Amino acid sequence: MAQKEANGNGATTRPPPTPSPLRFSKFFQANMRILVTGGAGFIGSHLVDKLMENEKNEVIVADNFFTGSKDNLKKWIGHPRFELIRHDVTEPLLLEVDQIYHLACPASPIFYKHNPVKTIKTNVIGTLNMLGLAKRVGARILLTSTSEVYGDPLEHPQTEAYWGNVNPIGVRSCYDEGKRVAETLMFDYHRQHGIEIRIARIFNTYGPRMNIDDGRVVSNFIAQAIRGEALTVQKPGTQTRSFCYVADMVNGLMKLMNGDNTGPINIGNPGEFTMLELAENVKELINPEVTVTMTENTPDDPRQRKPDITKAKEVLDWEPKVVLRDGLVLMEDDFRERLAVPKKSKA
Ligand SMILES: NC(=O)c1ccc[n+]([C@@H]2O[C@H](COP(=O)([O-])OP(=O)(O)OC[C@H]3O[C@@H](n4cnc5c(N)ncnc54)[C@H](O)[C@@H]3O)[C@@H](O)[C@H]2O)c1
Ligand SMILES: O=c1ccn([C@@H]2O[C@H](COP(=O)(O)OP(=O)(O)O[C@H]3OC[C@@H](O)[C@H](O)[C@H]3O)[C@@H](O)[C@H]2O)c(=O)[nH]1
Repeated sequence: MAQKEANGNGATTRPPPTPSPLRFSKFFQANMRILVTGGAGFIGSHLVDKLMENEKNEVIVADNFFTGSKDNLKKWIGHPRFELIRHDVTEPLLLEVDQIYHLACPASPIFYKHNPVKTIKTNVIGTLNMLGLAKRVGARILLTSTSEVYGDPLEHPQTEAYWGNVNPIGVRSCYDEGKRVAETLMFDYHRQHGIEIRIARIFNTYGPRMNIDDGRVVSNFIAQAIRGEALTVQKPGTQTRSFCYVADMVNGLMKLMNGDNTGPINIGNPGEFTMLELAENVKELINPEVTVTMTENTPDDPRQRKPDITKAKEVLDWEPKVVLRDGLVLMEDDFRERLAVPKKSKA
């Protein structure tokens, strides 16, 4: 009898497909073979670091390097338990694996708007290909969905029961609707084929290894402060976000994958800040001499965003540990090293 997964969506699931017979071979090394799509990216490379700490894990990264970099994985290339494949998930992938962390998708709005048709293909066809792989080999699959599925939320803070307020034809729809379709596909494969699914709704995440010029607010402000440039607050400046440090995020993703709840589950830090407050924090912590300048925003920018993480606390026994002011300092050290701009010695 298949272990019924707690998904709270009232769906009766068929038994999961039979996994590879190798899984139960008595001579089979007790290695968990884990595929991380998008593993050369910001969150993915930190996830790989954590997965590789367990000597029972073999990790395969599939990435097309659209926004990721081999540099993020340099310490693992050549390691006997690690493989890196240049692969675009919009093409099928045939691998024998036990778990799939499906992170492949550009996360920065600048990048996901750069080629919106490719972004929605990645979210729809890419997720279909990964679900097809999971079905073929009986793997458990986790999707990194996003708080953007709530759109410009009319409920605040956002719980997983909120269906969202999303523009279906806007410049962000390739990502917002793409991720919503990806979630739909995950649940349809779960109900129709018994696939073991996990869905994380990730809220704004920051930390070392973010692309310095990928246009996201935390990376922009820190790079600007270090370079002595004005902090570019996009109007109205009173819009809010809630920022989760990447190490907390990775811990949450692994708890979700290794637990028995399908999700969707919000993973984020409920600490909510306006962009002006964030700018003031960066100014105070990194460079009090910089100025703040107001710049134009882009269409459909959500006015508020804050996760209700009750479900993550109760179901995953997870909550974030790193507060923004501490996380910003850790990120500053990484950016200073990469920009080769040392801290000024205190006079
Ligand atoms: N960072 C955040 O604040 C945040 C918030 C919500 C959701 N997420 C989600 O988490 C995941 C990782 O985000 P991130 O911040 O690490 O972004 P990122 O852009 O740093 O990483 C994405 C990775 O996916 C790869 N990729 C993109 N398209 C691909 C394709 N078609 N085939 C193969 N690889 C492809 C990129 O090269 C990159 O390595 C994404 O799915 C993103 O939507 C991130
Ligand atoms: O330089 C900047 C950049 C951005 N902003 C503002 O900061 C806020 C956050 O913008 P970001 O581009 O960092 O990120 P967003 O909140 O739009 O998306 C982010 O969270 C949801 C995830 O799914 C996305 O992958 C992630 O990038 C927006 O209100 C934006 O207008 C600035 O004020 N200044």
